[in-house]
Amino acid sequence: MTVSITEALDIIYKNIQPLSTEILPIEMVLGRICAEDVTAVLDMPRFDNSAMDGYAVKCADAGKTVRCTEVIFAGDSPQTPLKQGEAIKIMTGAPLPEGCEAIVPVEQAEAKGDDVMLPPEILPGSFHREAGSDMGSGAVYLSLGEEINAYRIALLASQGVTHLQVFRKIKVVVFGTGDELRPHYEKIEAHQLYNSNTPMFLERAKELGCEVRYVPRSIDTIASLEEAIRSSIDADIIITSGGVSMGDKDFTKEAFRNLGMELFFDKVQIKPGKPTAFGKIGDTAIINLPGNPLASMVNFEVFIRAVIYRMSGAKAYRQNTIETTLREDFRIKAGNYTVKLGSFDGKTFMPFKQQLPGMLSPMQHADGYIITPPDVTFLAKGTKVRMIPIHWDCRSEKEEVFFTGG
Ligand SMILES: Nc1nc2c(c(=O)[nH]1)N[C@H]1C(S)=C(S)[C@@H](COP(=O)(O)OP(=O)(O)OC[C@H]3O[C@@H](n4cnc5c(N)ncnc54)[C@H](O)[C@@H]3O)O[C@H]1N2
Ligand code: MOO
Repeated sequence: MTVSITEALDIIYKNIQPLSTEILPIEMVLGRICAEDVTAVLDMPRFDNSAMDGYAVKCADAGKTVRCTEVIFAGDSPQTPLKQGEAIKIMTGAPLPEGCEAIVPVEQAEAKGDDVMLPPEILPGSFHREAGSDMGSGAVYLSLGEEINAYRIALLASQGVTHLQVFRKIKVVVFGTGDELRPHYEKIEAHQLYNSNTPMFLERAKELGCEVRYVPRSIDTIASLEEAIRSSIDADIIITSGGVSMGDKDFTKEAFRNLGMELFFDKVQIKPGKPTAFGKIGDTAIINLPGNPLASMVNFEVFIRAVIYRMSGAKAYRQNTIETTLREDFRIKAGNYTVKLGSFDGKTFMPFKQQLPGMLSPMQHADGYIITPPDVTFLAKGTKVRMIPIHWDCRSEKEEVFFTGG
């Protein structure tokens, strides 16, 4: 069945579900997706405190000289209430004494022994940090489906949280097909080539937060492929590349079908990468990518990234675009939904002039890609383009148009 790019993505989103969850110490949750709503149990700040090193004072004492014989440090528990005609020296973060109306920073006062000369104007509440002003207890500060970053870990730690429920890591298995392929650490003959797709997918899946495993295969037969599939069926995602078109040994899809794969599509209206297939055996998602390196990379970015994001439990699982403009005029062959890799300099995007499905070298410089509909043959310099970034995340829950032109 041939589907459009948007249909393929919809099929993926509909047929992939978030994985099960586990409870981990917060030291281990970086990059994971939160699987619960987390509520604050403490006010932040916990108590009214001083924002400056200074003096706790009464506003009516502005312009006067007051007595100061006490100091409150962060970590102290002040016992003496503040009285008119007095000041209490206080450090940043220290709890305010009872009766404190404002803080005067040390540099705005003049101290001589126990006497402190206060400035002529003191506004009530100045340099107070009020309990709960950052976050009140009872507030949900981390939600189901949000990705854990270092700043969210800071919040969890500030609340004394030790463990968090997160979605488990996605297990990805990759295997290559093709008798001509050899691993990079072996000697090759003149008619052979190194397998570059498998290391590419393994590392890219790792970058996207997955646990990865490589299943090597020596020969290209249906039997060896079926064996590789059987030994990988505990994975959440199986990725293959090659053996999906019309060649006499292109039996990747057949081997998966023999093992009961439910096939959702086996061709996409996309250039490059038309023979991309997606299916499932039980809960294991199967993606067969074409062997051509650049074609497989492009389809990894468009479809496998969608599978990973959807499976991760992230609320924002749809890739969005960055709107920018074209650096120079660009011509495209008509007739297909076309993906063009290119460079983004922060202001403009430019597709690479040289990019064919079998190439490897353009991929390393790609910051993102654009997708043009079949009728678009020319994009003039300055045209608005929608770039999908490769090396950073730009996601949301909402569907967005991601085609350029047309
Ligand atoms: N008669 C037709 N021929 C082809 C069609 C078609 O529709 N009719 N489609 C073309 C398109 S489009 C593509 S894309 C390729 C897809 O081919 P396969 O997925 O079957 O891939 P292979 O034939 O196995 O390999 C293609 C090419 O890529 C190299 N390759 C494969 N795996 C790797 C790897 N792991 N690392 C590096 N390079 C790899 C392989 O050596 C071939 O050069 O089919 C067209 N043909
Ligand atoms: O579409 Mo194939 O994927 O041309 O290389």
